Amino acid sequence: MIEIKNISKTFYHKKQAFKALENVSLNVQQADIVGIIGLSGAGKSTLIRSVNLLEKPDEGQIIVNGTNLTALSAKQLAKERKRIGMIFQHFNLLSSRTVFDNIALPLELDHVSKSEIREKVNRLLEIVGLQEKAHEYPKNLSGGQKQRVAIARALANDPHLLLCDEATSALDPSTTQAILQLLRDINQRLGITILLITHEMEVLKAICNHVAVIDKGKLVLKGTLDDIISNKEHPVIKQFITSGTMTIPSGLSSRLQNEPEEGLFPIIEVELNGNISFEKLLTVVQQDYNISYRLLKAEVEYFGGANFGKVLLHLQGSTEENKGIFQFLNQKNIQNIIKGYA
Ligand SMILES: Nc1ncnc2c1ncn2[C@@H]1O[C@H](COP(=O)(O)OP(=O)(O)OP(=O)(O)O)[C@@H](O)[C@H]1O
Repeated sequence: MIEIKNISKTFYHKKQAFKALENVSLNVQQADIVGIIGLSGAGKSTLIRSVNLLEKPDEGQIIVNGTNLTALSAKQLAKERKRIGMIFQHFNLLSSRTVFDNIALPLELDHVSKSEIREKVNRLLEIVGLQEKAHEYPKNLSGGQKQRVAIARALANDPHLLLCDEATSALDPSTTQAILQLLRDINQRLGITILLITHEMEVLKAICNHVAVIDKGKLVLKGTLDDIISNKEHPVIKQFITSGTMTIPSGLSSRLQNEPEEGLFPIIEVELNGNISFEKLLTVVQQDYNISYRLLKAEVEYFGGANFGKVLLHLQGSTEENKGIFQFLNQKNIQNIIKGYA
């Protein structure tokens, strides 16, 4: 179990003080997977780096399995740190070392015998599915393979905790899913607790049992994904669940006008926020208001019993008819923006 107790951290830059963490407390149970979310600059990396004291908090305590890391000598801390693995967005592999030697590095530093290293690294290669790549160099690997090497290296010292700082942000969606599957397997097979930072809803949905929300250096919410989603009016959560950008298809965007004109129709972006389902929205437009439309794009997710996401519609009704729809959306508190007319 990890107890983060009342930690604070202030950075000083050009004589300016900046409070990156303020009195943050968070308990994480053994074998839990906790996702940390928040806007850019909220303090997520500072928090996760505080757990293994890569960033030393000014105040507060980090207690991992009963040991208060903040009270240890440098030597004792180095020993405890070995049981905390960490992986990063850009993998941080040594380019001059093969896959095998990258994974072996923490064991070499620990003066483990050559035969033990061979046995252990081969086992780790098997866990991450990279036996065939043992003698390749990182430059010959895909992003997903590099992250697998980084995960194997992080597991070399049998950690009880794995910290993941945006570990899948540099990967494409299918590789992301494969890496998440691997992290889930590791969590289940080895009972390793995982603390991860993410800006992707997919990651939370795929593997996290709990979510912690950081805002301006403070922990503002912690709960299950459903608990978090039910706070959908919170600005951080709102942005998180509707963060996709809607691009207008190029054929239309090239002739998009800012002002209405005879013969042009509005393109509207509607934010589904749990107040209306995707199907209901389309039914209202077509049947209740009798307006035809073209569905240009939909990024819709279903969780916590409701739809979230964004929809881009090119309405085809008259100005009067379209007005009815805007009134309906506004009455229902459903955010909508006219992106232009085409
Ligand atoms: N070493 C440092 N010196 C000065 N300021 C820092 C330092 N590290 C972080 N900060 C500041 O502390 C704040 C929190 O940074 P942090 O990297 O923890 O945010 P984050 O939530 O991880 O952001 P992002 O999602 O953009 O990575 C930011 O305003 C950042 O500029």
